[in-house]
This record gives sequence, C-alpha cells and structure tokens, in this order.
Amino acid sequence: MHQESEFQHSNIILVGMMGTGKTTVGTLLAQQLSYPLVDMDTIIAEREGMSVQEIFRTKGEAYFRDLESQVLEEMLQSTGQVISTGGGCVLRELNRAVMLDKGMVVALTADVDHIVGRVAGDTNRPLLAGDTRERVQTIMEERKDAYRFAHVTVDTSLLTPDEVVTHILTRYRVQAS
Ligand SMILES: Nc1ncnc2c1ncn2[C@@H]1O[C@H](COP(=O)(O)OP(=O)(O)OP(=O)(O)O)[C@@H](O)[C@H]1O
Ligand SMILES: O=C(O)C1=C[C@@H](O)[C@@H](O)[C@H](O)C1
Ligand SMILES: [Mg+2]
Repeated sequence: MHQESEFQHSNIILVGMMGTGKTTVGTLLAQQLSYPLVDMDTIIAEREGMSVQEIFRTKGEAYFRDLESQVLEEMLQSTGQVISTGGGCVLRELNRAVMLDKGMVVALTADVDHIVGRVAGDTNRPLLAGDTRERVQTIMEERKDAYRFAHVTVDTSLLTPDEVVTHILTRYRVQAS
C-alpha cells in the first residue's frame, strides 16, 4: 500500500560534499524525469563569465557565497526542477531554510576514500588545492553537521550513479505507508 509522496512534482535539491555526485546524479535524474537540470556552479560560472576556480581566485570566496545564495533563491522560485547545488551551499542557515521549503532535499554522502578517488586529478575545485586527502578530511570534519538537515540521505560510496537515482526516485514518487 502506497500513498502519493508529499514531494511529487516539487524540486529535487541535491546537496553534499564535493565528489559525492551531485552533478552526475542530477543530470541522470533530470533526464529520467524530463525536468530541467539546474547546476548552480554552472549557472554561477556562466553569469560571471569565468570558472568557479577563477571566481574564487579573483573575487574571493565571500563574493562567490553571496552569488550562490542569490542564485539559489532565484532558482527556487520555480518548481519541477532538479537542482545540483555547490558543495558549500549548505553553509548558510538561510540557504538551508529556503531549500527545505522549496523541495525534497537529498544529501549525497560518500566516505573519504571514495571522494578522493573521484576528485583526484581534477583541478576545478579550489578548496581542494594541495593535499587532496587532507583537504577532503578537513572539510568533511568542518561540515559534518551541515548536511544533516536534508529530508533524505543517500550514501553513494558503493552505489553507481544509476543506483543513487533509483533510491531518490523511490522516495520522490511514493512514500511507503
Ligand atoms: N556513485 C558514483 N560512483 C562512482 N563515481 C561517481 C559516482 N558519482 C559521481 N562519480 C564520479 O565522481 C566525480 C565527481 O562527481 P560530480 O562532479 O558529480 O560531483 P559533485 O558532487 O557535483 O562535486 P562538486 O561539489 O565539486 O560539484 C565524477 O568523475 C563522477 O563521474
Ligand atoms: O564545497 C564547496 O565549498 C564548493 C563546492 C563546489 O561545488 C563549488 O561550489 C566550489 O568549488 C565550492
Ligand atoms: Mg557538481
């Protein structure tokens, strides 16, 4: 016996640490639902005409965070979208409140080894510059509570992106009663 999910047709908002698969899973989810995909990092980079890496370097993290909050609020005026947030979007209380109000918030997690394996060699993440493992461990420790506000949490460490999508869609479409 199932009942319609409270979330059906609302936004699906993916949050989580860098490398947990928000962009990858978001792309697949959007395809399956025929929803538009809103990748916040991509929108911010397009608006500024430079990569996230360049924004951090030339304008600083505070500037990026303000822009991120502004874009989030704008994007959440619409419904029926998949939104892949940037990894640090959860750091502001106001961002978390807006997300909870405007969709089903899904936190993707993964253990340090899997994250390091996924992001190794990619230079597009300014906060991971230097010793990647040390940076991932430090940021995960700093943010260990920040991702806990989500409606749903999926540990992606041992799942393929398609399996992560299946978990999310099950929760999105129906709630077991
Ligand atoms: N479940 C998974 N299993 C294996 N590899 C994965 C999985 N999810 C994502 N990946 C791979 O990990 C890398 C990082 O994924 P992705 O860019 O989607 O992460 P992200 O959460 O969007 O990171 P960021 O916060 O930096 O934007 C990509 O190479 C992707 O193919
Ligand atoms: O975790 C973070 O703070 C970040 C994650 C990326 O998605 C980008 O938004 C940026 O590199 C910062
Ligand atoms: Mg991403």
